[in-house]
Amino acid sequence: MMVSVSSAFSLIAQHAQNLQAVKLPLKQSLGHYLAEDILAPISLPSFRQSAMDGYAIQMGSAQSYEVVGESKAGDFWNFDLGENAAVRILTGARVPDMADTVVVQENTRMDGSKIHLKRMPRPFGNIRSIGEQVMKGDLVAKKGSKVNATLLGFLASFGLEEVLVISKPKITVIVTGSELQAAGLPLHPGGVYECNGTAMEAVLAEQGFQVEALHHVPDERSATIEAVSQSLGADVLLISGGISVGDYDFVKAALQESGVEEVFYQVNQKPARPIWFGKKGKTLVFALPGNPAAMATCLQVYVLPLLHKIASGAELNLNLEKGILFGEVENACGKSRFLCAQEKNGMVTILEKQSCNTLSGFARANALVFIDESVPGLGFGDKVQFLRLNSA
Ligand SMILES: Nc1nc2c(c(=O)[nH]1)N[C@H]1C(S)=C(S)[C@@H](COP(=O)(O)OP(=O)(O)OC[C@H]3O[C@@H](n4cnc5c(N)ncnc54)[C@H](O)[C@@H]3O)O[C@H]1N2
Ligand code: MOO
Repeated sequence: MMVSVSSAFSLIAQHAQNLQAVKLPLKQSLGHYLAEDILAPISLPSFRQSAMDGYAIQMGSAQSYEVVGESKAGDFWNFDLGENAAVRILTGARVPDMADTVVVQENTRMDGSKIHLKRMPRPFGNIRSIGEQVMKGDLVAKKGSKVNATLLGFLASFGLEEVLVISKPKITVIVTGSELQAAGLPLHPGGVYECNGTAMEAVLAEQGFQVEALHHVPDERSATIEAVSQSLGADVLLISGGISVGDYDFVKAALQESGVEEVFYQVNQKPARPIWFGKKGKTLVFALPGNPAAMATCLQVYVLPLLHKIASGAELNLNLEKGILFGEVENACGKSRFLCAQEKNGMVTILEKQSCNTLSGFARANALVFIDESVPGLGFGDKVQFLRLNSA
């Protein structure tokens, strides 16, 4: 069943279930999405804390104070401070309960065991009060937030050891093609260096997703069936090539034989018309066309949004941006188009010489223009929609 780009998108959304929540050590939660609101388990700061190196005093009219003790970061002494007493205090240390002001060291003069104020301090100055930043019980991170490096550091400041996050998908990749060669040996006649598996792994890694297993199979029916059936434990199975109608394209047959239910096959788009999407149990399967730019298009347009959706709990979202077209493009074929482009300051230029059988367009692009099947063409200055590439 051939579908439009928007139907393909809604069908994927219908079948994409969020992954399970799991407790992870905080350090391993980077890049995951929170599966619960996080409330502050303690206040920050959790005690009255000096912001400067200096002297803690009870502010009055006195000019001189007797230094009666010391409080450094990590100490938890309290001091009975009379009117003319001061405590030597260091940044981060507990301020004695009776003190209401910390005088900065530079504004004092030491004379034996006494300090003299060079000028009157600001009352209540240089003391961080309990919960000044965050009160115990405050919402510090919302369910659905991505744990980026800074949030992770912030959560560490509450002493959190574990957080409840949504799992990352287990991804398996199968790369088909008897003509494909690994790097390292000269190309044999008719051979092609493998790039789709390598590109997929890199694009996914850039977006925080890891490929757990990558299998290479020749264009043989039994090998394809075996690889597919062995890979159906994954959350997401991505297959490259072998999905067209040629005599050596066995992927569709292998998927059928392995009991994967087809959701759609073929999208009214260029490139990447022969894309297949289906499901068996919890495993979502994409068979992507082998032409490298067709594969890369499907990866950006369908696979990445799906992975982000199931790993975040958010809606399936293509995040199209709007720009102004610097050039012209015809779309007489009645298909939706994806075209490699360069976007700068909102101006979008479609790249020349882009072919679906190399990644040369993607290597030069920072945007992928989307033209809907209903749009017959666009001219200079027209609004154009695009997907930002390499934005991780
Ligand atoms: N009669 C028809 N022929 C084709 C149609 C069609 O509708 N009717 N669709 C064309 C389109 S569009 C595409 S895209 C391709 C998709 O074909 P496959 O998915 O079966 O891909 P392959 O035949 O396996 O490979 C196509 C091309 O890409 C090269 N390739 C494949 N995998 C890799 C890889 N991992 N690294 C580098 N290069 C790769 C492969 O060598 C071929 O040149 O079908 C059209 N035909
Ligand atoms: O999907 Mo294809 O040949 O248009 O790359």
